Amino acid sequence: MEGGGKAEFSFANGGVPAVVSPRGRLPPIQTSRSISFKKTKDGEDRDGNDGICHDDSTPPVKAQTIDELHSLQKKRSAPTTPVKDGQGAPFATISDEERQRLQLLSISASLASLTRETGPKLVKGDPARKADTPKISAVHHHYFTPTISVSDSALKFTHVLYNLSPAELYEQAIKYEKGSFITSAGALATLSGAKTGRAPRDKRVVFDETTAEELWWGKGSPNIEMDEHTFLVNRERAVDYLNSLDKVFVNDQFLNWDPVHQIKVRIVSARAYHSLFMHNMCIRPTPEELENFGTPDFTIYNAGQFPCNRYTHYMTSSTSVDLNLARKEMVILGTQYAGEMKKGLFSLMHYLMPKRQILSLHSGCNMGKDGNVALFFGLSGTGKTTLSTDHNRLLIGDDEHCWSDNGVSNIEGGCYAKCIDLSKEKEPDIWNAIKFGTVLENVVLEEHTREVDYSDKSVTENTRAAYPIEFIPNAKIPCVGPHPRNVILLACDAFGVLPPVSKLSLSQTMYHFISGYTALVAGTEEGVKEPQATFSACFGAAFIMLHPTRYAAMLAEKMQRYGATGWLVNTGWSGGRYGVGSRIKLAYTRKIIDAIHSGSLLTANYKKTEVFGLDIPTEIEGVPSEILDPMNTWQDKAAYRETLLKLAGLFRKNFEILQLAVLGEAGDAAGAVPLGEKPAMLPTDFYAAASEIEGEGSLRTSLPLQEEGYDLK
Ligand SMILES: Nc1ncnc2c1ncn2[C@@H]1O[C@H](COP(=O)(O)OP(=O)(O)O)[C@@H](O)[C@H]1O
Ligand SMILES: C=C(OP(=O)(O)O)C(=O)O
Ligand SMILES: [Ca+2]
Ligand SMILES: [Mn+2]
Repeated sequence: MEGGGKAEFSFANGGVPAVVSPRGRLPPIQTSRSISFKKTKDGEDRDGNDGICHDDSTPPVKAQTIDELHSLQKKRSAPTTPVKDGQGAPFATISDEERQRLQLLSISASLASLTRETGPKLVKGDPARKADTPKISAVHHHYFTPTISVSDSALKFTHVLYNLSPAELYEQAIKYEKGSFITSAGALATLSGAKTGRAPRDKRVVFDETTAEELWWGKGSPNIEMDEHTFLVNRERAVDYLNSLDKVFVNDQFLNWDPVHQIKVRIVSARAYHSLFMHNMCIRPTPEELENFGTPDFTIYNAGQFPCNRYTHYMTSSTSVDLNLARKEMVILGTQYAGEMKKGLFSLMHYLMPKRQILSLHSGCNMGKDGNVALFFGLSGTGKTTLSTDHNRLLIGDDEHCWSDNGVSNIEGGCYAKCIDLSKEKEPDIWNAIKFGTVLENVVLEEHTREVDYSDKSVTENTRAAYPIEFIPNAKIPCVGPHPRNVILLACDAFGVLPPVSKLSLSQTMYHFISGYTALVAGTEEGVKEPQATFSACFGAAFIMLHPTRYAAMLAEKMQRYGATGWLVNTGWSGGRYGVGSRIKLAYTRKIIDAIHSGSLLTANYKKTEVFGLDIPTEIEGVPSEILDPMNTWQDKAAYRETLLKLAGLFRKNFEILQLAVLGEAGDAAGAVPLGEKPAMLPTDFYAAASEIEGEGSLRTSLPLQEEGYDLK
């Protein structure tokens, strides 16, 4: 393939194509002198030289040897912010060397085996660089005075690549990780390996005295239990794997833009891909903040290249993602999909924040220039990222937020956009964010030009771009805002029966929030025609830690207190179900969202739909009125009503299951009384909103209480 179809040039002459004579024959060979210099008429070179060939007239390079030349290439920049001295700064008023030593000591403690006597010997820098190989003072963290048995790992050094820059991580990826390429736009294309999505069934949470009381367990809960001992077995496996490597990547970063409730996280991983992904997705510390980082609040050990041992208790596959709240640690084995880290931390926040009376939200968030904030809830693929990235508004975040008494704050420092069928015309801001620094997962690129084909699903349909939020031109930095005015629930209804937009009462909002409905088409495989309904409580059942009513009650209370309006927006099908109708045009959905933001939809004329009892507007600027009532768009009205009743039946069925869990009739009373409190109270008419919905309760959901995810078998 290489060079195929291209004009042939000879590059023998230092990169300048040799000139080919008009008849296609090479011109006669000339001396370098006659090529380099045009002679003046008196026989001398133009620059007055005497005929000795000089390469150029610039002064010579300031190095005596090649090594010296290379050493000149890199300089060490001074920190841009002075290191604070005095109160609270643990590393203040100490030397650079001492600070480095303490940093390595902290990392060594993080990486310490729990069964052996020492932590690993660590040294900073790339093992490939001779200059980075230690002579004497590497950090060796001693837990006990070493006795007779010292393991082999105590004899070797592990190099730590600490908070590398994107450029350095590019180099590491390209040198050492197969499948890494720089795309024509400058992004780093990479492969996540066998897993191209999250594996919710392999996610486990340590069950202990505290979590037994506090968390939601049992039917419908995403929290699959494991015991402390098994966690330690997996932790040891991950740590041993990481310590067996020549080098590990360590990221020290933050979660949550609310400074009062910021969490310090450390991510230890074996791939530059993982390090760059988290660099983009978490909040990046300033050099000063990094100097003062201290001990992390939470640590991820990502040994994703290495499988878990299937003989280990509780392990049902080679993949295990384990969360230990008491130890403040997460271990990843057997999956390299980077989204596990992002969403693992989100689970942590779904535990920590409600304890502080802060609501954690699986939602996008943006703000108008006048300060009106909107939240966009929805399961994967429903439009949180696409619709929160709006050229006319400030982006606060695309996926994970907190709502406290002070307003909203983004948990993350980056966005994670779906790329399948991405187009510059429809989503210009996301398109333009894919540039140097962005991680592009599992896309297909043209071999020679390195141009990405966003329509290609050869690796997976779940192709992704992870970029820092400031790559979106109108990002709101810091990513915080006032209390939301609108709460938009997104559903991609592949049945094609939900209206493009409905205004919700508070109890309807709670009902749909707790239901967390979406229906997507299973994929592009042949023969899959039936849309699959998914119900995921709080639009994020895979990430919630407490019972859904706990989050729903907080949302109801906040919406009521701050006067927010709820909306249900169908970003899915219109004019018939999947296969008959088509997906609602993004341009129309954007017009609908504009009307919500501007307040014009609040005062529109409404009519009530049958079965779901939704209030739908009769007119919206820029949207054809006939599509606002889905019944109009179906040719076959009987099929419409049948499908509508079927969907309502799925809702009822799902709600019955949830209600059992709430009331404790499923033998799971503990889950309904989270954090030692009375069952969270919902608005009294909440159940009324549920019972108003007609439907064929006997119909089964194709995926009952499904968690969000891609690797569902
Ligand atoms: N009417 C629509 N509204 C929102 N998204 C749409 C619409 N039609 C097509 N899409 C596509 O659906 C996908 C929505 O995905 P995304 O915004 O990443 O979802 P989420 O962030 O909720 O996981 C995008 O690829 C977008 O281009
Ligand atoms: C990162 C994810 O979120 P979303 O699909 O909602 O963007 C995910 O579900 O893995
Ligand atoms: Ca998601
Ligand atoms: Mn998203």
